[in-house]
Amino acid sequence: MAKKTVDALGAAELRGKRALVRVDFNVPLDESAQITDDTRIRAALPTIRQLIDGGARVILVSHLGRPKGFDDQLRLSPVAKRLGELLSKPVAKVDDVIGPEVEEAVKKLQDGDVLLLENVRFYPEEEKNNPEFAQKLASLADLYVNDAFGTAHRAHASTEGVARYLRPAVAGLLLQKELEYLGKALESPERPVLAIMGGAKVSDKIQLIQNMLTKVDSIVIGGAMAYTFLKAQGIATGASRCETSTTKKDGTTIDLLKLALDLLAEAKERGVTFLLPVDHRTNDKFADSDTPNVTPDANIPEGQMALDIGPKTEALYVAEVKKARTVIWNGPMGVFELPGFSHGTFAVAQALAESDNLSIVGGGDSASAAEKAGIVDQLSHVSTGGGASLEFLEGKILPGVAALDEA
Ligand SMILES: Nc1ncnc2c1ncn2[C@@H]1O[C@H](COP(=O)(O)OP(=O)(O)OP(=O)(O)O)[C@@H](O)[C@H]1O
Ligand SMILES: O=C(O)[C@H](O)COP(=O)(O)O
Repeated sequence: MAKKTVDALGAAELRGKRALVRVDFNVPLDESAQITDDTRIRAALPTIRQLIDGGARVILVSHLGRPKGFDDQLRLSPVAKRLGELLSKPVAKVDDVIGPEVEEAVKKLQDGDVLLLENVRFYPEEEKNNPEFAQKLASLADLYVNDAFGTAHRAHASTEGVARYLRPAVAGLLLQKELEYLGKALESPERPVLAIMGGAKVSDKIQLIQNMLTKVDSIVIGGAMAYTFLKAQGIATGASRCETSTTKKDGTTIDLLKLALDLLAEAKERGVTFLLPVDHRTNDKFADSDTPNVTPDANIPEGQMALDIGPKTEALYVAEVKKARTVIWNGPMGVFELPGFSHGTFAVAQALAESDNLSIVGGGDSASAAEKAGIVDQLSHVSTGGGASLEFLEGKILPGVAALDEA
C-alpha cells in the first residue's frame, strides 16, 4: 500500500502526542443496546495498543448506526465499556464529539490514556463532510490515524475531511491489513468468481452491482435486496421490506425497480449467472417463529413478510457456492438474528466452510453471522468492511484511504 502507516511513526512523533483515531465501532446491538458481536472492536486493538505503547494520548472517534441527531439508543457508552475490558485498562468516554466538555477531557489525558468520543453521526455535519466540523475535530489532536476500513468508502468529516487539517495522517494497522489482503486476493482471482449479496442496505449496495457484473461469473441475491429484484419483475413481495427508490445526495431520485431490471438485462447480456430466491420463509410480523411459513414459489402472500430465503433457494445457493473457486459474501440471506430465520444464512455459511475455495466474508452483520455459524476459521478472510470491501474489490478508490499521507 502506498500510504504511510502508524508503523512509520517514530517515538518522537508519538510520545505525548494526541492521536485522533477514526475507528469503525459500528457493532451490531440487540434491542436493549447490548453489543452482540465485538469483532470490529477487537480488530482495532492492535493499532490502539501500538499507540498506547508509543506513549500517545489516544482519542477515538466512530459512528454507530445511522442516527438522525442525538439518540440515546446509539450512544457509544457500551463500546467504551467493552473496549476497556479488552484493553484491560479504563477507557474514558465523553458524551459529545466537539466542544468544551471534549476539550477538557482531552486536556486531562496522560501519555498512554484512551478517550472515546460520542457517536460522530449525532452531528449531521459528519456525513455532509462539513469543513468547519472537520477542522474542529482536527483541532483536538496532533496527528490523525484512520483505522476504520469499514467506513473508508464514505467521504465524511471524520474519515476524509479531517485529514485536510491534520498531518501526519496515516493508516492504522487494520486498514493496512485489509487493503493488503483484499488487494492481493483479488489481483487475479481463480474463476468462477461468485458474489453473494444480501442484508438490508439495499439502495447502497444495489448500485454496486453494475461494476460487479464486469468482475464476477455469478451473483446470488438474498436478504432484503432480493425483494426489489422480485418486485421489479412483477412478483408479489407482500409486506416484506422492499426498497423501490432512493434519493441521492444531490436530491435526484433513483428508481431502484428500473435499475434492478437493467441489471438483470445486463447480467444476461454478459453471461453472468444471476440467481434470486425461488421461495421464502415468512411471518406475518417482524418477529421470530419456530415454524416459519414457507412459500411454494417466489411470490410472497399479502400480509406476509419474507425474513429468510426458503429451502429450495438455499439448495440452489449452496450448489453455486460449491461450484465457485472464489467467493465474496456481503449481507446475510435473512434476519439471522432471529433463530427461526437464520437457516438460509447458516446454510450458505456452512457451504463456504466446507468448500476449499477462496472465501472472503465482509461486513459488520455478515462477520457476526460467520462468527455465530462457527465458521470463521474455515474462511480465507473476514473483512470488517461490507460496503467498503465491495467498493474496494470493484476497483474504486476509497476516500478515507485517498486522504492519507503517501508512504
Ligand atoms: N429479509 C430481510 N428483511 C429485513 N432485514 C433483513 C432481511 N435479510 C437480512 N436483513 C438484515 O440485514 C442486516 C444486515 O445488513 P447489512 O447490509 O448491514 O450487512 P453488513 O454485513 O452489516 O454489511 P455492512 O458492514 O456494509 O453494513 C441484518 O441486521 C439482517 O437482519
Ligand atoms: O457497517 C458498515 O458498513 C460501516 O460501518 C459503514 O456504515 P454506513 O453504511 O452506515 O456508512
